[in-house]
Amino acid sequence: MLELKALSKTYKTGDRALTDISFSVPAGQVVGLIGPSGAGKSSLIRCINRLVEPSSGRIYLGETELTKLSGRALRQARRRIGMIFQEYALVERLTVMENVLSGRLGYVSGWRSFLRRYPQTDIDQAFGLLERVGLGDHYNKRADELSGGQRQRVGIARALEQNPELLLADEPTASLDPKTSRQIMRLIQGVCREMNLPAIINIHDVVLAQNFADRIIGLRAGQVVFDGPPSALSHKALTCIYGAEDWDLVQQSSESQNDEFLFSNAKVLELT
Ligand SMILES: Nc1ncnc2c1ncn2[C@@H]1O[C@H](COP(=O)(O)OP(=O)(O)OP(=O)(O)O)[C@@H](O)[C@H]1O
Repeated sequence: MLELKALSKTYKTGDRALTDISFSVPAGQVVGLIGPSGAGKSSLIRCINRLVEPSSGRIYLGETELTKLSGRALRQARRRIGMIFQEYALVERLTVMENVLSGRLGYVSGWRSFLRRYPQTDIDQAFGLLERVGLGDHYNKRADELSGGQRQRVGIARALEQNPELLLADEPTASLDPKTSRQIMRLIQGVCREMNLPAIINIHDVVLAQNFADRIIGLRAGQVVFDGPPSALSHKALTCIYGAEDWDLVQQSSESQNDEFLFSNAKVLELT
């Protein structure tokens, strides 16, 4: 369970990115975080893992107040948060297995991490996760031999190898084609359900968010202007989040990708 209480962020430049954000995400719930460019989505994700320092407010992961932590305690708490990145953030010259095992680096002792030697239980878990993300046969390939979709699967397996209590994803499908994007979102949704993991996914594609999130949070100018199930994301709500002009663009670009959808009732056709 993740809980944000009155979280605000103003950068040193004076840019106010987040204002008084409060919500909680229970175990197993996948939240699609949407909003126009500059709305504060990345700032919110980064405040949660403290890559960006919140200006005020509190963040709890389970019983732990993340906003209180520093140094070693903060590093330990970060291990409990799995991150999935737009550009995958893999070590290209390492194998798929080594990349997944790097999710354990925060847990193994100094000499083991220097030599990249991992306990057998970590290796067994990594094999299991690679099977789960559909890459069981690819464990010995170098990361730079994989397609974008396969790389993101490695990114997901690496995040899960941490045994996280929370998943944060920063535009995980932005570099992928529409079909692969749906596969990746389906995978993230599936593993969160299986592992009872809460997740927040910063995502530009509204249709994908509607299809694969349990709940949508819409940000506009650093404030939550929508919080509800995908079915409640009406045209009016979307206009409130994006503004009419931007919303038209979103709809057009989705249509041009031949995604069949009906927004009126938030009824979205499942695509393969
Ligand atoms: N490092 C920074 N220093 C100063 N201002 C920043 C910084 N990062 C973000 N901002 C500002 O904070 C606000 C929110 O930006 P943020 O990147 O969080 O939005 P976003 O919704 O993730 O946008 P996008 O979808 O384009 O990535 C913007 O006004 C932005 O200019």
